[in-house]
Amino acid sequence: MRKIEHIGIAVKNLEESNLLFEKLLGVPPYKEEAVESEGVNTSFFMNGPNKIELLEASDSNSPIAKFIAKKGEGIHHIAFDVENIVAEIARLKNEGFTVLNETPKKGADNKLVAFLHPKGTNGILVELCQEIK
Ligand SMILES: CC[C@@H](C(=O)O)C(=O)SCCNC(=O)CCNC(=O)[C@H](O)C(C)(C)COP(=O)(O)OP(=O)(O)OC[C@H]1O[C@@H](n2cnc3c(N)ncnc32)[C@H](O)[C@@H]1OP(=O)(O)O
Ligand SMILES: [Co+2]
Repeated sequence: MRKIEHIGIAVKNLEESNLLFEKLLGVPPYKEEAVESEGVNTSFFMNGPNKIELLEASDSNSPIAKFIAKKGEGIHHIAFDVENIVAEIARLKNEGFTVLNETPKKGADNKLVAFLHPKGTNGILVELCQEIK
């Protein structure tokens, strides 16, 4: 784990939250991207060296729709940048964490991603991200 890659925030309405975060951070999102396989529409903001990902559900089966129905809007996951996601998945499995997808999948913003179950990480959904070169 090299650094925090982004913080994911679940929102009900991406357009409204883009305006809110633009007011908060003083910059517009640098990118919007739909990731159909995850059932999400996303936008990304930079704050200094740090990245924030806003996620809106694009269908009712989306993890974001379920999360908002249970807990409301708010921090949904913390993503860590890794150099080699396959090696990191193997290391974390060996340490006893529950990896939700053992085969990395395509995420947003040019990343391969994998998730750890929040039940094994003090209630925090952890995402691993490896940049696709
Ligand atoms: C845009 C792509 C990518 C990127 O490039 O950055 C993303 O960020 S995609 C983000 C959306 N995708 C995911 O979240 C995929 C991983 N998540 C999952 O596989 C599931 O959401 C889950 C974590 C396995 C939960 O699914 P499920 O068991 O079907 O949902 P429940 O609602 O029944 O939840 C069970 C249990 O877990 C708690 N929970 C769920 N989500 C979270 C969360 N984000 N943070 C903390 N806890 C979470 C939920 O509250 C339930 O707890 P209990 O009620 O105590 O049982
Ligand atoms: Co994410």
